Amino acid sequence: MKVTVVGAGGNVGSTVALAIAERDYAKEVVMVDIEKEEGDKTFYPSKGRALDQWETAPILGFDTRLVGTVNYEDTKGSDVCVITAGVPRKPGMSRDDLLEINSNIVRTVTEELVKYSPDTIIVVVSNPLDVMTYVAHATSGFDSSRVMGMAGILDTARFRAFLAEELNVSPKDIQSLLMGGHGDTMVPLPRYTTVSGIPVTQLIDSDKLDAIVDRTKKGGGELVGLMGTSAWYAPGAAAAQMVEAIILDQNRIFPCAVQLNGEYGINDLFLGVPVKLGKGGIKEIIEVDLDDSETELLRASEKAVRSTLEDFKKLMDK
Ligand SMILES: NC(=O)C1=CN([C@@H]2O[C@H](COP(=O)(O)OP(=O)(O)OC[C@H]3O[C@@H](n4cnc5c(N)ncnc54)[C@H](O)[C@@H]3O)[C@@H](O)[C@H]2O)C=CC1
Ligand SMILES: O=C([O-])CC(=O)C(=O)O
Repeated sequence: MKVTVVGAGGNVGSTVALAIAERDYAKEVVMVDIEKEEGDKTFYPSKGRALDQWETAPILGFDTRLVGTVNYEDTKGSDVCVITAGVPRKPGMSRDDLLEINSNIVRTVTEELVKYSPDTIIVVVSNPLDVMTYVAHATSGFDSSRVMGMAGILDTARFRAFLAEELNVSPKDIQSLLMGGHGDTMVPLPRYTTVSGIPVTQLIDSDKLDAIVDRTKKGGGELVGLMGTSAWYAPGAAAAQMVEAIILDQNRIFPCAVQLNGEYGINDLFLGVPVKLGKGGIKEIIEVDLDDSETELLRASEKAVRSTLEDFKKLMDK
């Protein structure tokens, strides 16, 4: 099995690549990035990171070959391609501020990927996530089962980590669901969150739960504020988990950004909902019951993503 990660000279991409390699199920992970000119010197971040990571193989004990390149021919025949290419936000910016620059990058990268891997499955990570997934899908011409965005696994991981800390329990025992766009309007769902089957609403008072929900929604921004750039360890691990589910045909149920065709009453939009992920990509979109307040929050999130999509379409018309 062959996986390509584009943007892998950067933080999220190189983390995805190593997380995949460490699990040792793929034959090869191809790490693509651009060359960087500095003064009279040219640097090759994807080649450097791939070499450094390959040198961990004897220590960490994996066989997956990590290969860095600036040439898309090396990606030929990839089973899954992950797009992390683009610019991360800085303090004071929203993810939507990256729309113009990243949509151009995601479009170019997708064109190159599908040229060499027409049967691949694409996992988008670049922000603003829901609209970048739309862009990759529109550019690829692929069936929507083969193009998806990573956000929900990361956002639920943050929710689960905060809950584990508050309740002093293992994060492994917390299961959770979250829907909507990957922005501050995302919709964590406490009603669908349990600690080993026990509804979290029975274990934590509502004020504390509300504060954790709020922290989750702003989780990306919290890290930007701490680091001056956005997160990569949890995002990289989350994208790698999607790749693994697809390649090993695990039928995992994850929240992912996928194209909705009437599910949840939403059409023609990529938005986070629970799906079954395995061989071939998205096998099923799962529709869960939402109460009135959850539906209202999902509608607000839909509206926010639609507004960014409209901004993208206006940019295209320029
Ligand atoms: N969906 C999610 O939950 C998350 C999304 N992100 C997004 O992922 C993206 C990457 O973030 P980081 O890795 O932190 O940034 P980074 O700056 O460390 O890495 C991005 C890499 O993309 C490369 N790149 C730019 N244009 C390219 C092109 N045309 N072809 C190939 N490579 C290209 C850059 O050279 C750079 O190495 C950002 O847009 C960020 O907002 C980050 C974290 C979570
Ligand atoms: O916050 C950002 O810009 C990066 C991201 O999407 C996240 O960490 O959730």
